[in-house]
Amino acid sequence: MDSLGSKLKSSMLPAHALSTFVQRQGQNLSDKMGKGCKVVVCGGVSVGKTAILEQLLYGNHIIGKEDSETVEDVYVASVETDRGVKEQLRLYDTRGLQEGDELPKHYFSFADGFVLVYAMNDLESFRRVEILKKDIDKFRDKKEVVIVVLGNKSDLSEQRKVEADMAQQWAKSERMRLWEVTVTDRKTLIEPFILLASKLTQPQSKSTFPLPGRKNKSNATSEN
Ligand SMILES: Nc1nc2c(ncn2[C@@H]2O[C@H](COP(=O)(O)OP(=O)(O)OP(=O)(O)O)[C@@H](O)[C@H]2O)c(=O)[nH]1
Repeated sequence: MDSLGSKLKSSMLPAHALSTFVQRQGQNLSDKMGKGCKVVVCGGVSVGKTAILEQLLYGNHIIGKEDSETVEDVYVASVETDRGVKEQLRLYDTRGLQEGDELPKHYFSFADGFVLVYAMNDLESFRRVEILKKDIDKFRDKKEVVIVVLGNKSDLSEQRKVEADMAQQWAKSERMRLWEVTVTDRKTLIEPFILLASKLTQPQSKSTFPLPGRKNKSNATSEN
């Protein structure tokens, strides 16, 4: 942990784990801090933000484990996108938001993407991600950000407070993808992060204007 109270962790997967995330070692802190798309993982208190990241990257979260409250942790992950390219993500695990709390404004300035997390056995936590989405629309600095939503703790279906249809409709209306996931089944966590990395690093659609020095290339239209 550094003097600001944040710690940098790199992804380390057991040998049997899916190859989506690979180990990154041998870089110093400033190298790591300077690269990759920045993704802010946020939501209410105890919805499972840290558990999701730990399970995704290390595969070692024990449900019910008492963990200290997050201030801010940064995880570095290398994710293979749907184009088969490995891309680096810096995942910022943020402090759980209680009623009346706001996500600190600096996150809106630097984030390329957001993972909004609620727990499906906690309606208040869903309300919180609705507010977070509004705040992102209001305060984000970048023109385009990628947002995915995770309804966590789907293993606790008998305690469900957030209806799946209602949540999906909301996400659709906001043009976001939403998955119900559970830390007890790591496989459920993979697809959202692949989609996130793929969208964050999607090549820009090619310009229809000719580029300098490329005069004879198919009239520089957007094909290929
Ligand atoms: N049953 C179940 N428990 C979960 C799941 N995900 C997380 N938990 C448990 O929920 C509790 C809170 O998880 P955390 O990962 O600490 O939640 P957090 O959102 O990071 O918490 P704060 O940073 O304090 O806001 C822990 O006891 C986890 O083991 C899940 O999918 N199912």
